[in-house]
Amino acid sequence: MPDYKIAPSILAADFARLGEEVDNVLAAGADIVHFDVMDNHYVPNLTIGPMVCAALRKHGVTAEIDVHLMVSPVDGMINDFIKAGATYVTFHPEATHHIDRSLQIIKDAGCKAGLVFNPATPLHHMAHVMDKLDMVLLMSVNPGFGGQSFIPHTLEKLKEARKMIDESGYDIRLEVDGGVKVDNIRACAEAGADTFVAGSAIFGQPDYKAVIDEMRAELALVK
Ligand SMILES: O=C(CO)[C@H](O)[C@H](O)COP(=O)(O)O
Ligand SMILES: [Co+2]
Repeated sequence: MPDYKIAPSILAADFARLGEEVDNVLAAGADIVHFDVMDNHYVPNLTIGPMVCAALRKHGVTAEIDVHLMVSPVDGMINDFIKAGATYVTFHPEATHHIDRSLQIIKDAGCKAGLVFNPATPLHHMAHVMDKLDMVLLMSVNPGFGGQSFIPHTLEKLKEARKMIDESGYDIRLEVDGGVKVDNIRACAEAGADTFVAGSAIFGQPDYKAVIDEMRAELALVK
């Protein structure tokens, strides 16, 4: 079985109690903290920045933090997030003029790097930079908001991305983000995803462990 990882999106957490929420979801069995950064420019919403990432590290969070940048421009934010304790920094190819350069800035700082593909963004943007990628993230909703419905076409795109990753020979995680729930996580895994972002599906329920356990039970059934 692949090394499946569940990455709750703190976009759906109670921001007034963020440290406690992250502690609780990790204690419930989550693997990675998914950290959505929105700038009211690249996407029509405004969320959290590097100070909040640093505050989580200061609070004692040692788990991997997967910083999903929905900002433009990209380059000026990268080092701030790396200094703040990011494990992964991922960005959208449309949000930067020079994809290779933005990836190289992340790699030069010793951080893991990833590209994020919106539902209508073709995967060819990664073709010539696969050696610099640790993560490929496919959006299964249009970015900007939590709580949206999963776009079914993502399953075909996950298969295409899985093929590109396997053929490249590089060790690249394939993450899916948006509307991921107990009832579609298995289909995402069968299409090739190994890392699953879920915001409202987890934080929208009172018992985080019950949801994460149900997700893992679905993943155990993957063919
Ligand atoms: O990047 C995002 C939105 O742009 C979020 O990570 C995503 O929407 C997660 O929330 P949910 O699981 O509720 O869809
Ligand atoms: Co996200």
